Amino acid sequence: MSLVDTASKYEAIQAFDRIPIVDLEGLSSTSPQVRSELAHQVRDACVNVGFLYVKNHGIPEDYIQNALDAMKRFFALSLENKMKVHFKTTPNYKGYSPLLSGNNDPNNRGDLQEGFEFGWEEFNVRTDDEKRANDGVMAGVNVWPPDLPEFREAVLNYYHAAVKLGKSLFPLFALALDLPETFFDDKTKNSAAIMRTLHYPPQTGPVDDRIIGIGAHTDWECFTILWQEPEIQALQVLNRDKQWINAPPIPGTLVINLGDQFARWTNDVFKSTVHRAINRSGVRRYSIPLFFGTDYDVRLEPISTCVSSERPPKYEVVKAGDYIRTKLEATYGH
Ligand SMILES: O=C(O)CCC(=O)C(=O)O
Ligand SMILES: [Fe+2]
Repeated sequence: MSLVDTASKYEAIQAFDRIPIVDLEGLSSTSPQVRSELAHQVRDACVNVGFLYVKNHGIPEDYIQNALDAMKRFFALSLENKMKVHFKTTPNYKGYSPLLSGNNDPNNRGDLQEGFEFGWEEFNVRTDDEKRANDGVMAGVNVWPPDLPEFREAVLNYYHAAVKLGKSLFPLFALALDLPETFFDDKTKNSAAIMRTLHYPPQTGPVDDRIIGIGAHTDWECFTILWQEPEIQALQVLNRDKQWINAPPIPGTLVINLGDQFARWTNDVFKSTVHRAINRSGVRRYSIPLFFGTDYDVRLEPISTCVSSERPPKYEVVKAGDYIRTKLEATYGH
């Protein structure tokens, strides 16, 4: 079945009530058959749900644990200390964002989370790295908490492993879109990958429904790789019937969800699905999204396999980086 027909089929049938789990064991395989079977599962999840869990993702457990320990120590610092790396002191929204400083749902009053954001960086920073300087909001210089020297190494280790995973997913998404595996190579050269470490305090007592952990939103990039703390339910995904479906952490998996860059590029064949997080667990919750986008100058023109006479282009063509910049300004620029 053609891609566009698959999309129409799913859009017509009952809304999803669960998020599929895809085993990435075959991701390193060079067998065309293994890769095509894997791409088929990914395609189903992307076209129907826009969310999937992946297991056998290849990120070592101790990288995750070390990053978690380091972020717990960071968020436990005094507010005064964390404010030394406030995002308003940096060019491109890198650094610390306090509770309620972001607002992902314009109907809400702020997101009840605090975060720390950074982008691509080698362990040994080269000061002459022009690529980073020229890459607009996608990159820019990172800042690091001055009083917590081990934080940088711990989170960068996880970041590099997650970026590697993200890069290996692009060929699979290309196959899922009936494109050559290399389609995204020249469009994703500069690792436009932004990571946030997030802390959600527990929400107890009466809940103001206009203040939750992170309000209903779609992500903005191609896809997000999300680690969520085990055993704490917070993330929810909105299906086509407008029902919130829980996306609990599943041991040994990461969540992958698609964002607006992919939705626009694929003419909504790939779904950028609305989601939110509410921490009513009674304890603190931590999560780590890595937002994976394209290079700044990529024009998101509808991919040929995703348009037909029945499915004409839905979106105005924009530059990928401009799209992210507009979203950042709307969410954190107030
Ligand atoms: O913390 C989570 O589970 C979700 C975070 C999220 O959706 C985001 O940062 O875009
Ligand atoms: Fe999100």
